[in-house]
Amino acid sequence: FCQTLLHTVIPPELRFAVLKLFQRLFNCFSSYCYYEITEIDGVNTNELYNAVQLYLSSSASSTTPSAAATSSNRLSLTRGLNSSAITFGLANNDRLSDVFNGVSVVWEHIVTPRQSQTFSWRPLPEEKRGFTLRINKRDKPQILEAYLDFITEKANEIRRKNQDRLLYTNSRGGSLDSRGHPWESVPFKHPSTFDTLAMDPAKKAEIMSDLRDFADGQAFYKRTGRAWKRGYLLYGPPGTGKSSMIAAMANFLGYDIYDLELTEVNTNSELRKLLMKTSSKSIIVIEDIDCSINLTNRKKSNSSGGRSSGGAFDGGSEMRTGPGAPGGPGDPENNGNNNNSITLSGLLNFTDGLWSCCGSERIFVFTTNHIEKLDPALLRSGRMDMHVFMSYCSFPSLKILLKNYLGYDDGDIETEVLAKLAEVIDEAEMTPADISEVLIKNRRDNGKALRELLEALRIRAEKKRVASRRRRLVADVEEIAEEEKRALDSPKEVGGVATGGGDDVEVNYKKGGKEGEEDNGIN
Ligand SMILES: Nc1ncnc2c1ncn2[C@@H]1O[C@H](COP(=O)(O)OP(=O)(O)OP(=O)(O)O)[C@@H](O)[C@H]1O
Ligand SMILES: [Mg+2]
Repeated sequence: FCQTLLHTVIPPELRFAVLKLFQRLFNCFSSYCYYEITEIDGVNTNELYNAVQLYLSSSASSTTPSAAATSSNRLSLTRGLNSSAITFGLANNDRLSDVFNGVSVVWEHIVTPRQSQTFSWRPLPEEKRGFTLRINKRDKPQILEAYLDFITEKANEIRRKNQDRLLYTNSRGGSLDSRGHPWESVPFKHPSTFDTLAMDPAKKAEIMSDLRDFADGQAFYKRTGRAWKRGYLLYGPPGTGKSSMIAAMANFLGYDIYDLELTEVNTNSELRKLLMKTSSKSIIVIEDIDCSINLTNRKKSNSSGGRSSGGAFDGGSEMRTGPGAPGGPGDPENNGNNNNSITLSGLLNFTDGLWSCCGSERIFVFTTNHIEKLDPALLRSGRMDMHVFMSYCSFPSLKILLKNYLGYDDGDIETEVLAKLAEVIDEAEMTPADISEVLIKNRRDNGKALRELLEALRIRAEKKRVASRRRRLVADVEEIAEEEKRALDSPKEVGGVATGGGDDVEVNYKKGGKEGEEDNGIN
């Protein structure tokens, strides 16, 4: 009505001024203030718009009566390509009320056609979208800032929950994609969780609580001046669940995974660049660390008087026991230009040095089948915060696998069968992967699966027994041979007096009058 009046009564050149005047008058008498949050801020996307949209969509879709926002009757639904989550949205020009700290506010989603295409480096959408927030003037000082912070935080949380996790890899080598990104990603859909992971329940609970403390520990890390990161070293025989544990960690915390292929990284600075391009709330994984890098080459670069390109790490004395890979690409004996290659020092800098703190809330996980091959520098305390041994399948782990694969709960299996399984499980030293295979093969017939499993465990236990007997025999034979050798090499007694070594031995021995077999032996 006002607009029609404006158009008919007021001449066009005065309309704008009169409109402004009306607005001022209205603002004076209105008890509300209004905030517009537009989708595009100049030419950039307004992050706050996205956050508000996400926040309101979650409130709008909520079916619980206690939801903060009053649901609207009309919602738009969207689902991204390859995404498993559906996003609800406010339909155009719809309203929604929300309550924050006891204060009511109203949101309105306003969509208007863009009138003229303004100059821009990139094409702008045809519609102008924005949210208008209406707050009572007297409430504004108390809630505005806190409310917007709350919305931003909530939106991040929703984004993490809804978004499929991503698995990144640097398998392209050092090349970058069209956006200058060194990582390639695929949706991460590994179903492993701590529930399905077969391991000692106490150890599992300890790891879960450690992860929880880490994720909730922002204030602690800030207070203590520590970088908000944590390192786990998972070690154990193949097939004991190290990779499954990483997937379970990612699913538990809702983090992305960066699977770092060290063999694809050529220099320390490349490694640093990769690190800089990882996001917070992520797990950076280096699998089979003992195979990925020749960890002795820092010693080479240090001892040659130079410093490796990432060499801000402390002295090199502890590097002497590294595994080395004779003849391998990083072998110091083999390769004279190691200054260009990735070094242990660079790797330690990556996890530990100043660069490791770009971004925050990051977990480093290294896995290995041979912990004894790792350099002490990697193992020393404080470097990897937690060392987790993934062992052969124990009885509690077996129960978890039986539940996963055959649906058996506590009490479902006869006590005698359980006792027989318990009797051989430790001796058999079968990995959860081996046991899973037996159970998968026979999963259609639970009885058969248990029989086959027991049989497999017994055969394996018997083999272990035979192998250990053979080892003992070989050890005994070796010991006897060693004793014999010692007896022959030791100084011989002449008339009850031991003589020195060297030539005298032979002389004295012969003089000592010992004859026969031993004489032959010495000759
Ligand atoms: N502890 C476990 N709990 C449940 N399943 C397991 C466990 N360990 C192994 N498995 C099963 O065995 C398969 C192989 O396990 P996984 O790849 O996690 O072993 P790994 O320790 O990483 O082996 P590798 O050292 O060879 O990399 C998985 O697909 C999983 O189904
Ligand atoms: Mg693995």
